[in-house]
Parts: sequence; C-alpha cells; structure tokens
Amino acid sequence: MSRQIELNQPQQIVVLVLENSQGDILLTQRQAGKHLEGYWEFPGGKVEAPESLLEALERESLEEINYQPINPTLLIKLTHSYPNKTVQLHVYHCLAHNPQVHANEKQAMIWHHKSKLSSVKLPAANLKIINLLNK
Ligand SMILES: Nc1nc2c([nH]c(=O)n2[C@@H]2O[C@H](COP(=O)(O)OP(=O)(O)OP(=O)(O)O)[C@@H](O)[C@H]2O)c(=O)[nH]1
Repeated sequence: MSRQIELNQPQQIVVLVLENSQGDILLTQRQAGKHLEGYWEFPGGKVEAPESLLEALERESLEEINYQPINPTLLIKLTHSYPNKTVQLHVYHCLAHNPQVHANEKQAMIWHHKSKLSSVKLPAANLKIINLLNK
C-alpha cells in the first residue's frame, strides 16, 4: 500500500462519554508529545485488531480510567480529518450514578457539565458530539 493511501485510511478510534447523574462528563487531558497535546478529550483510543469495538472500548476504559463501562450505547460514528491524519470515532455513551474512576496514566481529569463543554479546548472532531449531548 502506498504511503498516500495509508494516510487516507481513517484510524478506528473508540471513545467513552461517561456521564454521571448530575450531567457532568468525564474529560481527560492529552499528554505532552501526542497529537493534539494539551487538549481535553473523552477517554478512548485506537481499536486493535482483532478486537471488536466494544472490546476496545472496555480495554481503553480500564487502561486509562480503571472503569468498566456498563451498558454503553453507540451515540454517533463520525469521521474527521486533521491535517496529519483522519480518524473515525465510534462514540459510546454511558450513564452511571456515581462512577468511580482513576487516572491510571497520571493524566489530568475533570468532570465538566455537558452544557458547558463548548468552553473547553476539545479536538475539532468532538464538536458534533457536544451538540448531540445538548439536544
Ligand atoms: N481518546 C480520544 N481521542 C480522540 C478524541 N477526539 C479525537 O479527535 N481523538 C483523536 O483520536 C486519536 C486517538 O488515538 P490515541 O489516543 O490512541 O493515539 P495517540 O494520538 O495518543 O497516539 P499513540 O497512541 O499512537 O501514541 C487521536 O488522534 C486523537 O486526537 C477524543 O475525544 N478522545
């Protein structure tokens, strides 16, 4: 496969929108040296073949925030192109009363009300997700 075609292939990404009973959403901060360093995001990451989307979601969630998603539902699937890569995000939503999470990778973490997410520095791909959460 040529380099150009590889660049055009979207990376398959799963993300978890974890919402507590107050309508707050968990955000983690992308670490230095990574794509979109310093931006806030939903926990998640790349799907690793041959795992399913839900297996990837569970693995990423356990790895990053030590949380096992309960009954996650698919909120939206979207594709976004950044200057250096294209991602396809499979966005899962999970509502939990008082989820106990832990920053396993020592990343900064905040709970932020869903109605105020537009004031946070989030990746451009996440705009559609924020709009959906506030419908
Ligand atoms: N986890 C997460 N990733 C997101 C979100 N929005 C968004 O555009 N992405 C993009 O999806 C990709 C997630 O990949 P990743 O976190 O596993 O990989 P990475 O960039 O840290 O790189 P690496 O694991 O190769 O070092 C990144 O390019 C990231 O910028 C989001 O809300 N959560």
